[in-house]
Amino acid sequence: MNRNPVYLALDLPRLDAAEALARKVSGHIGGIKLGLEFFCAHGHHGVHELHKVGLPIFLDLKLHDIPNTVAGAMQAIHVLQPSIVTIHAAGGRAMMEDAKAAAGENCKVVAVTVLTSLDGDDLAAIGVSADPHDQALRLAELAHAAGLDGIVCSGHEVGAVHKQWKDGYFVVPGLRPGSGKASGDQKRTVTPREARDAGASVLVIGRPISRAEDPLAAARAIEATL
Ligand SMILES: O=c1ccn([C@@H]2O[C@H](COP(=O)(O)O)[C@@H](O)[C@H]2O)c(=O)[nH]1
Repeated sequence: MNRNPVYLALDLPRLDAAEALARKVSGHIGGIKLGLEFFCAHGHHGVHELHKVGLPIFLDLKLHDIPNTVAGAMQAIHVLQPSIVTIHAAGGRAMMEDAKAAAGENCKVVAVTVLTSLDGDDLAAIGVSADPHDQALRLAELAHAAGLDGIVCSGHEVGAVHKQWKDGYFVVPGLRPGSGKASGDQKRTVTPREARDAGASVLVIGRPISRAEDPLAAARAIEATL
């Protein structure tokens, strides 16, 4: 049976609450995603604690700096044994190549293309004339050429990227389980099922579970749609 593709984004300020939530839904998710909020607050200690839940750990650190600095950061997190780490494709090809070379053996390195919180107007405001779809495809091509395992993109682009990069590993956040669900700061959303059908390898889901009245029921309901 295929592993559950859902990684729960634990964007919570308290370590005990994050661990309790992960344990509660652990039977209905495939992994745990720890991002900037968690890592800045709890660092290596927090990651070691969450490993105790017994699920793969995805470190969504979105590294973006000069190649030497990013390679050093990758080496510094080997000890945490992450299954996936994110870097930014906009850091350029040399940065991506050096990050991949510095990653541990069992760690997938994936590049963020266009954040799911951005739309075409946001890209124009930072001087990018391409729309999110074309920009995501362009950065996916660069990440592929740099030897990365895959990319992060929205569910709107994953189908097109999958056609060009058949064996890529595709992480899709910005997921909202049904129409009428609050999208918050996310601008390019699809349902978990739509993302899966379009070729997503990993479905990143945070608030639809963590802020649900009943997180266990929410995780179960999402699992049932997949
Ligand atoms: O383009 C991106 C890249 C990463 N994320 C991260 O995914 C989760 C989404 O959380 P929700 O609560 O389900 O919106 C969050 O940790 C982001 O940092 C993303 O949303 N978009």
